[in-house]
Amino acid sequence: MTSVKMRTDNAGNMSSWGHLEYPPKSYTTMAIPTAATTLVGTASPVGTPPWAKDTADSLAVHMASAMPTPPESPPPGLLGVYPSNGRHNGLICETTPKHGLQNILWVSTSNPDRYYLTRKCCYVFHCMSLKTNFNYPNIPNKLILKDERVASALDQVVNEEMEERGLEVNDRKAYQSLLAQHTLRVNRLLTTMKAAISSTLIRITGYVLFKVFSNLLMSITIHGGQQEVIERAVKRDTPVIFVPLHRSHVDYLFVTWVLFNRQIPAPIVAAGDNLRIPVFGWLLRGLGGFFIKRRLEATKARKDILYRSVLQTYVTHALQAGYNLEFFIEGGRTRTGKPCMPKGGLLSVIVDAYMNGTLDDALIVPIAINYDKLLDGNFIREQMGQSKVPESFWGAVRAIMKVLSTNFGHARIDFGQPFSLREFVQSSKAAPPLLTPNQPHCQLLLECTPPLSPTPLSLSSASSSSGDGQAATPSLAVSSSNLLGLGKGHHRSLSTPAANSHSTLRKSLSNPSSAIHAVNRSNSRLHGARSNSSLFGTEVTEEYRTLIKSLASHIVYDAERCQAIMSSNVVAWLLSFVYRNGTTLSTLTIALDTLRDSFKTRERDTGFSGHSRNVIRHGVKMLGAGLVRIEEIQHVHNTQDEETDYIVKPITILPNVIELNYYASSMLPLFAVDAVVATSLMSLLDCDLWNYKDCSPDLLVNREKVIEKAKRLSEILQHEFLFAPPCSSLEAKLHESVDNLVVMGLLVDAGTSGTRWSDDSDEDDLSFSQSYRVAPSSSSLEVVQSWINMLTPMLDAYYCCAANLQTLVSKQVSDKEFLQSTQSYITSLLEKGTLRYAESICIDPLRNAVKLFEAFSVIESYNHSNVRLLYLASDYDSEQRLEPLISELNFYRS
Ligand SMILES: O=P(O)(O)OC[C@H](O)CO
Repeated sequence: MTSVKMRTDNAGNMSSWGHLEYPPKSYTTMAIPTAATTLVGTASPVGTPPWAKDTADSLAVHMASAMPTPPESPPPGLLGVYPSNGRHNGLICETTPKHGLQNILWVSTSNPDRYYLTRKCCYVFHCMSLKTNFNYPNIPNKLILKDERVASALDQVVNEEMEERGLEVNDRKAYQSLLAQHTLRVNRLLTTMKAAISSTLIRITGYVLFKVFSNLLMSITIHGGQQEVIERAVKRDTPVIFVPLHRSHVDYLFVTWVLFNRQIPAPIVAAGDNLRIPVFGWLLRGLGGFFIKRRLEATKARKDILYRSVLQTYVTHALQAGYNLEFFIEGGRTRTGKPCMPKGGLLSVIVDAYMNGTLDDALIVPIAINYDKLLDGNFIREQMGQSKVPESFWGAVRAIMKVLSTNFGHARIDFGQPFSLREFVQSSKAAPPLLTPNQPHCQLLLECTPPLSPTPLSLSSASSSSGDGQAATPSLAVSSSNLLGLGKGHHRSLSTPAANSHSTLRKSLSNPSSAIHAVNRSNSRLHGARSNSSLFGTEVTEEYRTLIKSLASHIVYDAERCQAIMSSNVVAWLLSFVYRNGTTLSTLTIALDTLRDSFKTRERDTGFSGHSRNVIRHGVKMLGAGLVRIEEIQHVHNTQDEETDYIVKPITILPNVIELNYYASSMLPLFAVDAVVATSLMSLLDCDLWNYKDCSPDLLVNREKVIEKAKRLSEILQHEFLFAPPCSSLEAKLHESVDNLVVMGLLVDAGTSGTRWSDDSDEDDLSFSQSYRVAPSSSSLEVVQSWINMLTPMLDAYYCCAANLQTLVSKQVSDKEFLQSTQSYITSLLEKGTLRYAESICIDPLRNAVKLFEAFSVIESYNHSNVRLLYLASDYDSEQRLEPLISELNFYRS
């Protein structure tokens, strides 16, 4: 018996995303809490998915994604991802992409059939067999204290204090006494900062993690080829800088653990000092963690130059001593599910070390880690505007106890292509800047090293280069003997003058002063005088700032492109932006089939495989009953088979919808450019295209107008997305997206139209621009509508924030108060049904809107007693003057 019919459009066609129902009818049925206080807490579970007990399905997904996958022929469009001209620094060879995925939890048991003990205690045997006893040298405090950078910072701090206290400049006694005090502080800073890696602890933790992760996770998947590339990279005499995107505290363990499994020395890992809690802090330190202040910005009235010099000196000495480094470029974990805008702090330490010759080069490896389900819980509290609960020993213990019996599905780690810092900097210097008006992030675009494709190897073409010397630029030519024959040990033995200085330093660790002088002498030979573009010096040039920004954006952009999409991401995305009112499992299955094609075209890997129906079921299970409601329906005739079908509905009330939005948002960067173009197009048309579905309305649109509006929208959303890497043009990407709308059939060529621009000159300037007729079909509208829906909560938040600026007219309020009042305003609009998406209330986009208004010079701010006060700039300090901004933001919502 059939109780649910497949939905089709009027023409009986299946939609592009499966079967869609447009326009969405019942957004207003969301239950909106009446007061902010009721918004926090989790809605009670509404029932366990009927298939939750059905482990076979989960297992199917598990088996499919955990099994090492045989090499597949690359999807169309992927050929040439790794160009065959050898531009991979020789790290990738023909066989690299062919390795397939591996589940790290599956370890080799040498005699699986014969020895019970070997099978039963496979993790013990595996961990015992791994080589972990690398040399992790201590970086002595004395060495850091004698560094000229720290010495000069000490001198500056002491002199400033003497001046503040009104002491005589030549009062040697006072100078010495203050110097002793600050030297003590440097020692204290180092004691709390430095890592203390222990091989034994790494081995024991490696084993414990096998036991814990194999209980919590169904698989931890990584591409064999990526591991091979990393193995090659670390064999070079160049520090490797691992830069993962930050989703979870578990990220701290993942990279070191993966490296442990490949017998690669642990890197030192920058951790926020909020993690320096009893026991866990000690453990982290033993695994390579070194603790840094969360903010390297101003402390008290001035910058803490002493702290900065100590941090920079420690990091550079550690790199010289042979350590690799890992740090999280976003600072904290993402609260939205999309990557955060990068912070330049630690990256500038590395670039600075390169600029002043302390570091000859470094290989930067962007990394993306993704989870079916976060082990850390969710960020609902913080997104609702409440402050973060600080980390504590008991908090950590409670969190661990809580997760121990939960199934967190699959985790996936992807290493992007390593690239050379030196090549990046050199090509940045060499290239003329590409200036694009309104380009977000990069007013000055830098031509970067070409081979930075971060496409995961599991998706890459088998036609990749052998990397044996056909490099495009001389600096990229690396012989295979260099790759495999050198650097067998952990320590680096570079051959350049700077490299020699590194070896000298390493050899002289026991004699710090001679070592540092040797380095300084060598550096002068290499680079002449020290560059004055030091982060810690007084002169930080605009060019330097742009370089850091460009490099940071590149890393985040590349890492994001590496990130595999998990089943929970697709289910949350489909339920949030396509089937907000719920749909059947079979419809979701068809929609996922189509989405998977789209992932292939966009060269994006997935953290799942197998039949789409099983993937959806697994994703729903991972999201859990708090986010997705399941209702069983009778039967649906699916050709000859009778199958039980289900209605799958997202829970769109606060606060649950915030967590759903987190999982959906992982997919936002993938469609961000298309979403911006689609939103701009629809705003320009200013009519409901659904009314013209499958007709030929007389609607014309001008390409340049769409591009212009899309550029402006990209600028508005500059704190939300990295639309294009710094070395490429956003405008080109926007044009590409318009072309796609033409291919999709939504836009039909209507010839060119000329516009005559008259100016003061005698000659008129006639410019031609492509025009299009809009031809909406249900399939194209469905796709475009889902992209527009993606941006709606964000644009609503920006609009509300702009509207709430009126409360600032002629007064100043703290940023916290302003954000709270904006959230209350959003709550009132949600209650009235004026806003469709409850997740518009999230604090992150509101903060970004405030940043944007500051960048647009609409608001200004200053700090008073540790409180940031916001006020309107004089040009905007009235309701009337704010009107254009509010209308502009409203334009994109209509
Ligand atoms: O996401 P946060 O702000 O808790 O910070 C996570 C960092 O790894 C702490 O060092």
